[in-house]
Amino acid sequence: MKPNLPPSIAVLLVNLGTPDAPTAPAVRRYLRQFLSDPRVIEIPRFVWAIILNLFVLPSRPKRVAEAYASIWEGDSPIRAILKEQAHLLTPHLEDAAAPFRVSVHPAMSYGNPGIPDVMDTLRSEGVDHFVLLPLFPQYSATSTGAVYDAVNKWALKQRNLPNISIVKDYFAHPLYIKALADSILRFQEKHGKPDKLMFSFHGIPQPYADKGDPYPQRCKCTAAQVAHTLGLKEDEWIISFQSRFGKQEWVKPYTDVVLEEWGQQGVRSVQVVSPAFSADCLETLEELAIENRDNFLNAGGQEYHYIPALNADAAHIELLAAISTPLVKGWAGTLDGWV
Ligand SMILES: C=CC1=C(C)c2cc3[nH]c(cc4nc(cc5[nH]c(cc1n2)c(C)c5CCC(=O)O)C(CCC(=O)O)=C4C)c(C)c3C=C
Ligand SMILES: [Fe+2]
Ligand SMILES: [Fe+2]
Repeated sequence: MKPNLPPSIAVLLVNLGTPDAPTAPAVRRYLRQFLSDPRVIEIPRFVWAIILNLFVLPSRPKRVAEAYASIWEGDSPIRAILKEQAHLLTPHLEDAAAPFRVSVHPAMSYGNPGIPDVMDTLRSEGVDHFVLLPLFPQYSATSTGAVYDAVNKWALKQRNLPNISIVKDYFAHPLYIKALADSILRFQEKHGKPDKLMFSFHGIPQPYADKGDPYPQRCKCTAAQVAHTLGLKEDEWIISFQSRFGKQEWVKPYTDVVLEEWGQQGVRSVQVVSPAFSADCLETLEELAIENRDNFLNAGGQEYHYIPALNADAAHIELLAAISTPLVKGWAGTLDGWV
């Protein structure tokens, strides 16, 4: 006898997270959850709890909330874009799941919609097969690793476990490289070719890389493949890392430092693309498009452009479909016999 609920498949598109509102209390709640994750901050728990509660959470949320307010458009861009990506991906997967149902949902490691809440809701609606696609093209323990943790933590509480698959990353996927290269070319059709193209990735602390986090190598591979696809010469592009947090050394070179040096050295025009971000967010719309623009222009640069993330581009959705289709098909295959 078959249980009454028809089984269905859910794909979760997962991004990092964001506050519920651009206010200091909402940012404080979000930062407390995010920065309490031992995947993100590796300082011993007791010491970090003191620093977090005495120094970070009393002061940082006000400043960061102002930055969020400057980019907020009815919602946080990263969440609005994630919802759109999920909506656009759905029709691409229907054939792969047939004759079973498939749905695509936004989920976030921190803030809302949170991974465990989304999985609870879907489970109660009869989902027995999950595909999680973290939208971090380059694996890092600090980003993708935290998604695995959230799923494992949720799974510990389940008696009747569902099927689960998680995509580790896709830093060299041909459709990813092509989508990036095409988005750069499209941008340059309008704005011309700059003196320098900068691939600015979100950074991680250098000791994390020293202990084996493969993220910087993956970033270098992505950037080199895109530069090769574009036929760029060695001195026409650079890879750099942004968004430092705290006092320790982060992976280098630093985006803000390079831009300042370029401005001083007489580099006239720069375009910055940020392939680690699959959606525009605080770190691109504020830090790259505003803060770092000022760094470059104030140091003597003439022209600065930020090239938007892949967001809801058709080529991006096709890439996400290409990655998730075989996994959805695989789960649909295990359901043979239901119909
Ligand atoms: C030690 C601290 C941090 C690590 C390690 C880190 C890794 C990391 N982060 C992203 C993606 C995003 N980070 C974003 C914001 C953000 N990141 C940190 C700190 C670390 N990130 C902080 C404290 C913040 C919040 C803003 C601030 O207080 O400065 C965002 C933006 C989210 C949004 O709401 O728009 C993204 C996206 C990756 C991919 C990554 C490791 C590779
Ligand atoms: Fe971050
Ligand atoms: Fe930042």
